[in-house]
Amino acid sequence: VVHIAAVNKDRSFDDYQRIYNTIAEKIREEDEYDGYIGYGPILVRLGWHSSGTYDKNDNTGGSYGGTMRFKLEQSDGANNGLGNARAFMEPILKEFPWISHGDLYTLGAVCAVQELQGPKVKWRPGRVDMPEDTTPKNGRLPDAANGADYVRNFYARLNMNDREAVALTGAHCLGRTHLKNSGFDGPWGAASNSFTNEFFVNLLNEQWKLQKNKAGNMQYDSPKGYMMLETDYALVQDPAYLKIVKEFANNEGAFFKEFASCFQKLLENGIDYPKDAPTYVFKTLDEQDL
Ligand code: HEM
Ligand SMILES: Nc1c(Br)cnc2ccccc12
Repeated sequence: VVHIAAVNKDRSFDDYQRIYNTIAEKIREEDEYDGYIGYGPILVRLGWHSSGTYDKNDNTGGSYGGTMRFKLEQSDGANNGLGNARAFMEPILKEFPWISHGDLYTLGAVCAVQELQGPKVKWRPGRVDMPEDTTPKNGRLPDAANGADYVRNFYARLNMNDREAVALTGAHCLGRTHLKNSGFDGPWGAASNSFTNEFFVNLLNEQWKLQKNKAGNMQYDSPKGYMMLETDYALVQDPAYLKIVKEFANNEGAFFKEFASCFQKLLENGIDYPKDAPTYVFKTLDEQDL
């Protein structure tokens, strides 16, 4: 499968910055969502799950076709709860009908990372909505009840190495698990809406106890009320991953640099960009004094 980015000469940086600002202002406005966590974390998850179906072996899946808009993909249990993120995006699609779903879902994730004080993430337009029959089969998104070998294998399919895998999982500094979505519970402590290296600091500094939660699923809980998935905890069980976790826990800049590059790579997996395709770095609302 080949997906060529469509270079739309009628649209400029300002058009996309306007969509970025509309999303960013809506995140700021609707701050009460999910116990005042806000929509930032779930918008990051929407962009990630739109892209996480990619398979480097046949170049299928990924963000290009915007197939997350179809009910087949939405019915994958791993996507439970993302309807709230799609509902958030509905009015944006009405106001800007010229943007593809793939571009909007990935732009929303980049906007959320940046507005939650994370690193600047480069973004390129050009994804083209594909028909329903191009939707990848369910089952490509990861399952949390696994260890390091599974995690390494899963990320290899997305063409991500150990450093990229650890950096991407660092997005679990944001938001929380919801029993009704995934069968995992918490963290009740610091379910945060700031993009930091806290996930790695918590992994190393908290006492973790593997226990069955009230849905009967295994998860790691800490005295402070934090939680980790088994796939999170795998990052300190595997020596190669542990080394990178320590680096990122002690150097937030190194984490930000790696996250910025592999998040862009994740959102662009499977797409061929012509050499005249533009690359955008959006300004935050703060940088525009908005
Ligand atoms: C092995 C890989 C991964 C697994 C098994 C996994 C699993 C999960 C699970 C079970 C949840 C809770 C969903 C809910 O109950 O609402 C979650 C939430 C989340 N995940 Fe992951 N995840 C993985 C990788 C990633 C990556 C690569 C990113 C982004 C770069 C990411 C970003 C998020 C965010 C932001 C949330 C919070 C969403 C919210 O607060 O509504 N995750 N993840
Ligand atoms: N905040 C989180 C922490 Br802290 C640890 N793991 C997670 C997994 C999914 C979503 C959020 C978290």
